[in-house]
Amino acid sequence: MSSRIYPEQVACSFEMPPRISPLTDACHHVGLKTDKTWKLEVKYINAVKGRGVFAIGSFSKGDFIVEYRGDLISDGEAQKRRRIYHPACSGFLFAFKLRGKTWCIDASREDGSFGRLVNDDHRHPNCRMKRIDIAGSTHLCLFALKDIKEGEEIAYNYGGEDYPWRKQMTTCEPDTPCVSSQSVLMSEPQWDEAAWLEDTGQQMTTCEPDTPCVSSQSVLMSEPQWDEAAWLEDTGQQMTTCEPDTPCVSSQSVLMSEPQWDEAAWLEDTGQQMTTCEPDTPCVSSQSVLMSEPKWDEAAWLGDTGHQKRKLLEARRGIKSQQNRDANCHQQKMEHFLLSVL
Ligand SMILES: C[S@@+](CC[C@H](N)C(=O)[O-])C[C@H]1O[C@@H](n2cnc3c(N)ncnc32)[C@H](O)[C@@H]1O
Repeated sequence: MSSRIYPEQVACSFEMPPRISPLTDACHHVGLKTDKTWKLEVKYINAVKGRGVFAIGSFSKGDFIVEYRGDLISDGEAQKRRRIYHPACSGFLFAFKLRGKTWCIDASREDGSFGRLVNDDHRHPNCRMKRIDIAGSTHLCLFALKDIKEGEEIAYNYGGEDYPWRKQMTTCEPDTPCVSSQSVLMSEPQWDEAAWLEDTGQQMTTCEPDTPCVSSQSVLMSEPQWDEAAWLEDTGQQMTTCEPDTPCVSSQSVLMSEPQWDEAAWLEDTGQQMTTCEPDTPCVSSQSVLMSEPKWDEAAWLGDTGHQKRKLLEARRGIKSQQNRDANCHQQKMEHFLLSVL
């Protein structure tokens, strides 16, 4: 017995599921504390830049990319940490303003998350940082400014103008001595924090209260006193896709409850991220550096007279200096912890 398959039936069975909105997608990943590991990878780039995050799948303009995950702390606490952190760790303090008050996400802990490893590109960023609020907690998330192809490095504009790496070439090209992170530190300009914080751009996106989007223990634990009224009065753009009683973490219910979203409006939002990330050296774990180091072609190495050897020495130097920075970073954190206990 054979049954005829009508063309429209075939078409129906291949119907694409509706695309979930970027914000719903962000809520989902923020809630579960997950990264898109099937679409992103962390790679070691060079001794100056350290690691970076790369697309291993394509993204469309507007897509949620990754959360800049860390502890939400007050500005006072951030200043305190900045004073005692090794400069390499201070590079992970991302400050932003909310109704005239400065807050900070401290992502200095090597927690394996990807957002903290996204590098700066002020000329051709393919992402932008947006602040989103989920059930009263603030999160920073990156969204694609344009279509991103497989292989591209994920990057956003850190803001400001004075980062040392913007002034100098990263010269890790073959046959060129790689600029050491030491010289980056030496050439660091004075940082005009006040001017930077006066930047007026703001981002706010809200997932409704009562939405069980967040299970972020660390954020809740370290969160400063939260001015709920001020927060709700914030005039920033509100994009709500996590409806009350809708568990954002289930993609099924997200799809069912999803409202229409306006991609153009979302991307045209004029706000800017506020950051006081110090222009420092990367705090890189030697473990991940070793893991992400490219494979060496032993045969080529043996046959090569100079180029491979130079590259290997540069990589070794990079790993060594990062190991030192890592050790410093760890020691600084221990001291910080002991001070807070005493
Ligand atoms: C949030 S971390 C980014 C991850 C970092 N690359 C790592 O390996 O840990 C910020 C630090 O990365 C480095 N960085 C970011 N963007 C860079 C760029 N375009 N060129 C050189 N270094 C950069 C700076 O050292 C900065 O302090």
